[in-house]
Amino acid sequence: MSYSKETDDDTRSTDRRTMNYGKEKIAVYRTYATPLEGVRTIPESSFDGRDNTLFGLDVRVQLEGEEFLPSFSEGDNSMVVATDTMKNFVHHQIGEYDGATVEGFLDFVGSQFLETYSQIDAVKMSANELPFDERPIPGDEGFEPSDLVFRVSDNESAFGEMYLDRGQDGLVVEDQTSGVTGLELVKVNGSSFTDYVQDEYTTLPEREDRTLYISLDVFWTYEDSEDALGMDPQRYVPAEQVRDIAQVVFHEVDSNSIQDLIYQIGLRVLRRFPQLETVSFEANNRTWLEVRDDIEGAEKARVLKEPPRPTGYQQFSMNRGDLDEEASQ
Ligand SMILES: O=c1[nH]c(=O)c2[nH]c(=O)[nH]c2[nH]1
Repeated sequence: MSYSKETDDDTRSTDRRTMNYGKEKIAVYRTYATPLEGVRTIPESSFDGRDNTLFGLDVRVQLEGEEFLPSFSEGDNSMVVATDTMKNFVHHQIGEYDGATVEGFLDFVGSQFLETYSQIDAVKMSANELPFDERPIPGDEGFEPSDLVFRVSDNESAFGEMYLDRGQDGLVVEDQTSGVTGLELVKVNGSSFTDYVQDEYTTLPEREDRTLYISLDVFWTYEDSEDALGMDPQRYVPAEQVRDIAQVVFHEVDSNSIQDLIYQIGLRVLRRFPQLETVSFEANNRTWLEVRDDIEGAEKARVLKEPPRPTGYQQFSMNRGDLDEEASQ
């Protein structure tokens, strides 16, 4: 076999695909941030806002700019904003942010980077919320959430990403993603996995009723990225409501696969939030294995154990066209 040597301009040009640098895992906490109020409620969720008494984020900064080239090619740091400085910048700006959402903060701090350092052409900011749970304390009318003590949470959390650059007439949001990551849900019965390909390699027994354990990340984009910021709370999609939709659909739908389940969740999310353009999923199958189902006097009861590796996964993205297709069926 012979390989022709590519000599066209593309391979020689310095229009490189990748040149950026930044800081990640910037943990930052803000007490008494602006509460999120006035969000639209949906039938699947009791979520109608959050106090933001404790607002924690794990932030990633990524800077792009042609003026950073000499730092790579000549060891010239004269344009380099130290990644340590980026961390300090994020720490400072969370104190200046007067909004109530992860995406709003990322947009704010990204804009501040572009306004402060002219050598930056574009900035990608992302963050995972570091969540805390309210704790009930006895009050005059039963238990009520403490406004002082919070439990560090190991549960799912909100995600946001904003990609900003300089347009003709000011800063532009080129790309935006919101999400909720790290959902872990178990359904004890009412899920099946049957009718898949059976051949000489297949050993998995068909299950009419399995205990389904999934981990799930859900991501979404808005038709108008302004809506992601939360300035108009009626048009903002809270991660908590998407989480609750996933739970409710899981409860309601007797799915024959995780593929089937996430499609149903996606349809419901798109239906509830017309302001969204896309919704996408990354699911993992963590279903336990059955050890026993012969427990006396308890027909549905089973003993289960952890599955061994490897792990199955599903990735799927949907847009409003999927909703139209479903409606026409
Ligand atoms: O929901 C599932 N989808 C699959 O594709 C699959 N494959 C498998 O082994 N178990 C499962 N479960």
